[in-house]
Amino acid sequence: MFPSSVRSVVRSRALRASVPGDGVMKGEVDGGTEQGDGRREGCSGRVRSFDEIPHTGRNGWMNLLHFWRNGTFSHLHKHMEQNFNTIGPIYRQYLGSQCTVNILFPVDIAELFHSEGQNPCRMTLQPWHTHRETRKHSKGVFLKNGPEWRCDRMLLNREVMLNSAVRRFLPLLDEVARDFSRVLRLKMQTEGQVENDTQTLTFDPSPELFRFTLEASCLVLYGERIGLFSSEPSQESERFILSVERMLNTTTPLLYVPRPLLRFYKPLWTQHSTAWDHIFSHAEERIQRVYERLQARGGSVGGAADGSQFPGVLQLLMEKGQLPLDLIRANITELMAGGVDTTAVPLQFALFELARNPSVQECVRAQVQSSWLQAEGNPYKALQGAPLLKGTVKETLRLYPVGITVQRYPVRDIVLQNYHIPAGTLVQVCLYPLGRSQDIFQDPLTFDPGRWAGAEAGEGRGRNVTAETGSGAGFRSLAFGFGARQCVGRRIAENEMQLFLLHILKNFRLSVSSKEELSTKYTIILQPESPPAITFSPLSH
Ligand code: HEM
Repeated sequence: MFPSSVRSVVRSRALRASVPGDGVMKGEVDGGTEQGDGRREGCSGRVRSFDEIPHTGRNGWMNLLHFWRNGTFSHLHKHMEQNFNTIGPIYRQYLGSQCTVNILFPVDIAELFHSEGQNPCRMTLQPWHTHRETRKHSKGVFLKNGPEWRCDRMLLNREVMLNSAVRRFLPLLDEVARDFSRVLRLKMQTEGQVENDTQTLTFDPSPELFRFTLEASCLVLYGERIGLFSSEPSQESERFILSVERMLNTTTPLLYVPRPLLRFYKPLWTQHSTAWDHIFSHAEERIQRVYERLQARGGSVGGAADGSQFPGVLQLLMEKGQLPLDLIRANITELMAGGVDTTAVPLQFALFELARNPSVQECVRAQVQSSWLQAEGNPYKALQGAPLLKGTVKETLRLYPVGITVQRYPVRDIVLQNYHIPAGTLVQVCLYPLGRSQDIFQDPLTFDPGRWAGAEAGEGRGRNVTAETGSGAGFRSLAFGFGARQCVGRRIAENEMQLFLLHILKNFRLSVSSKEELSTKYTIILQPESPPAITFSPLSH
């Protein structure tokens, strides 16, 4: 049984719950409102033991077998949602030898956040680790833990997370987003069809979206345009996109295979490691180029420091020389691999949701147009004046979180839903069911970017906002994770997506032929089972 002094500390922490975003390392938890909810049971009763937490039934190996045999790994997010509906707001799940405690209520997430410690840890992606170890490559922030992680992470934060950094790379993202819309207009002229005297274009934009995010990532990370919007994009870039997809697709089936058994999965493992090899060599070539650029300049400091064009994160890291080259390579590779699909896929969902909700689309467009006029071409001001764009991104990620869970190992014993969770337990915040829970969001299946209006001030339109928890910020919009370990590419992704949508909405009206829900599949990231076709119609300027 838990000592009562610990219990009261835990309870008061849980109620305090709201954590203002006070800087990147201390942990920014974005927007939303802390919930009190009717389903939180028995706070005043006995704290129940870990073994009393309800679980999904089968043992871990049977569970794994079940998923394998039925090919249902790709519906893991749906299983989680179903489990919360039938079991309750906390449950244990075993997969292989791995036990996780799954939660979704903001009050519990707040408690988890308070116990994540100085150097928060996530679940290990074993196939990624194994590739690094076999190839003797270093690990970047994604795979590192402990003080080593913190040290690298602080250096990266400076280049990609701080406001000053964002303001420097924002014009680059704007340039790529504008180009995308311009090229789409040209494509419409050559490939579109005429409907009611208007030229329209209906197609699955997903390949173009991958090119957009790769072009944008290369410009911000390497300071290089790679010409992906040309009629003949380079084969090397196409291969890079394919490698990232292959690496992601092969990760889930390999995730729970114990390392000694990998040899039984040889073809899958070969595909996985070859994909990683290619992703690494892509970064290696860029490092070589930047090195040559710096040599030619005699190592002098480039654009960023003197206020001219941002030279790319890679060059900044190399110039500053605070990270050894092998760690620069590892981190830049992770940033590249982490950034392309994770941003392209939610853009597919965002276009789809705007297209099937025409009145929402008009509302966001009206704000974008007026903000753009006032901002006189300044992308930073334009985004500031169009909060519905940010709401659109949040709303998309609420319904379709790229990563369906965020994991942490609490560094001290905690109490969740009145169950004792020992330090070191793997606890998963299940984002997909969280975003669709009626206990947390009003009309959860409605796509409503306006629900986040005022969220930063703690006025988000959540359900069950109680006097107990007040209107503090936090723990409902968690697609980028939370705290010190949240996504390091968050600022790049958010701004890239908002600027993309800004230029699309300025230039095109979007529609879809069917307003049916999209079915989704999970392949380490959540994506549409089959990508939807979108109709683009031009708007006159
Ligand atoms: C919509 C786009 C994206 C989403 C939803 C997303 C989501 C996430 C999540 C949930 C995590 C784990 C956070 C945690 O444990 O608290 C993460 C980590 C990470 N992401 Fe992203 N991400 C996105 C885009 C990007 C981009 C554009 C990059 C690179 C430029 C990137 C690079 C990384 C890296 C390197 C980590 C590991 C950070 C660490 O452990 O310190 N992500 N991301």
